[in-house]
Amino acid sequence: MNSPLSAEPTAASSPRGGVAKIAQIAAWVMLVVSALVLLGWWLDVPALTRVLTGSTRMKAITATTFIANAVALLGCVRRERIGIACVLLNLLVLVFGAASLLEYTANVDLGIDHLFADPEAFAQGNPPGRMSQMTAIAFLLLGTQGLLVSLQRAPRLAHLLAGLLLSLGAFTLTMAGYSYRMGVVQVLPVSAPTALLLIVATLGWLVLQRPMGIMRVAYADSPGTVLLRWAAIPALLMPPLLAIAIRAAEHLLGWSHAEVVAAVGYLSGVGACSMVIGMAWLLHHLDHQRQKSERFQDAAYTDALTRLVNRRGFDEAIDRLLRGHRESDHGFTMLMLDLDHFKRFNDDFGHLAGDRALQITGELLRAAVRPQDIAARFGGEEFAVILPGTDMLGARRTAQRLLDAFHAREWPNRPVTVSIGIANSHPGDTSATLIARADAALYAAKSGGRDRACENQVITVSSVL
Ligand SMILES: Nc1nc2c(ncn2[C@@H]2O[C@H](COP(=O)(O)OP(=O)(O)OP(=O)(O)O)[C@@H](O)[C@H]2O)c(=O)[nH]1
Repeated sequence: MNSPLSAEPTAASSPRGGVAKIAQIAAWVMLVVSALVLLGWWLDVPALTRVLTGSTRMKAITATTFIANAVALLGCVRRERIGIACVLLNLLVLVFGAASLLEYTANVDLGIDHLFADPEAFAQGNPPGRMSQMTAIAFLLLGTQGLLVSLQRAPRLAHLLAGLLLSLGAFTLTMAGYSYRMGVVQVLPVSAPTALLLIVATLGWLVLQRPMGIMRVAYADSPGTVLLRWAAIPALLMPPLLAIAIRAAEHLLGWSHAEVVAAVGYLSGVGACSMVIGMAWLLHHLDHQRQKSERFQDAAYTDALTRLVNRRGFDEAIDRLLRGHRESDHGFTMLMLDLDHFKRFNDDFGHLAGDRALQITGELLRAAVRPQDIAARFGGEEFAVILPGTDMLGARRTAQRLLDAFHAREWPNRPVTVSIGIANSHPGDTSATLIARADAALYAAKSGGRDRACENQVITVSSVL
């Protein structure tokens, strides 16, 4: 296992490009928003401390804790340099959360928030500058998530914490949406900008986690991955956005409670329906792409004249089968075929007649082999047939069947015959050595008088069978 604090970046410890970018963006969003909030407290500009919502101000201590978390996140992306600092900053987030919670529960004053006096909160009965209880709990969870990710420990727990934090953030934003312009600050578990930054921070840490369970889909190369990347965030943000839209309509149009409830139900349905349509479109698009690439693949591996597998397909098939033979001792045989006196055929009847003879050869080969066999045009008037899982006896029978088929065929101009060389694979073979043996056998068949099959030595199939 890699040490989380090790100086050497490894595949596990150095986040991949895209993932690192997302984490960095999340960290910078946290830094900028938190810096604005601190500036707002320092310069006494309340608008800056509210950032996004009309009534709730983010506490200065909360902004400070987010800054610690953001720097830890940036450090985690570049963990090879500041691994220890990253762990310590996450501990600081934990400590801020725990100390604030202790101040509430044990009713003690640890002085953690004294630097950040908050008269407005004081007026509402809250201790000056202290983050809310729920914010303190959220930082306990966030600090623990960051710590676990930094140390690469307990990934299940880290995922669970991420789920809790995302739920808290989305729920709070939904509530913020419904309480928009209502001044019901106390209803929110955490302030709206805090909820938004919690979502951003959690996602930042989440992408750095080793994917597991259902999260593996996010990193796979599949339609599900595309779907997850495009749909997850909109789905998470749909309830709060819906809430804000409805609340705004209620204020602008003066809707009754019944109309609001009807609008919530209807728009939820529209949202779900849009998601389904989006998914259907995506799947349709991906299927279309797949079909196009399959057609392209087909064209790339098919000989245009004979519709047999072309040389490229043959080479790849033979390499694959030779690998299989080496790894699991599944042998195979191959036939190398060459039309006899084809130059004369071309000279006598023309090139087009020659092409037609090659096409008929393609038909004969396709008809004579099993579905798992590979019949290919090797080049010019040379063909090859690969017979997986077939021994020499089976190969001889196939060769004889082919010779018979050439004899039985009614050829347009004059009968065409073929010579065949047979070779079987050995575990140490390369495609070159196997083809060389089949070629040698073919040469033997040619020099033995043509219209026959030989296997490595000059032995006619008719005499073997
Ligand atoms: N019509 C046609 N002819 C082709 C094609 N590819 C190769 N040929 C011809 O096939 C002939 C092969 O001739 P050779 O290699 O001399 O062999 P052969 O005349 O068949 O004699 P043996 O193989 O010794 O029986 C040449 O005339 C090539 O032009 C093709 O796509 N179409």
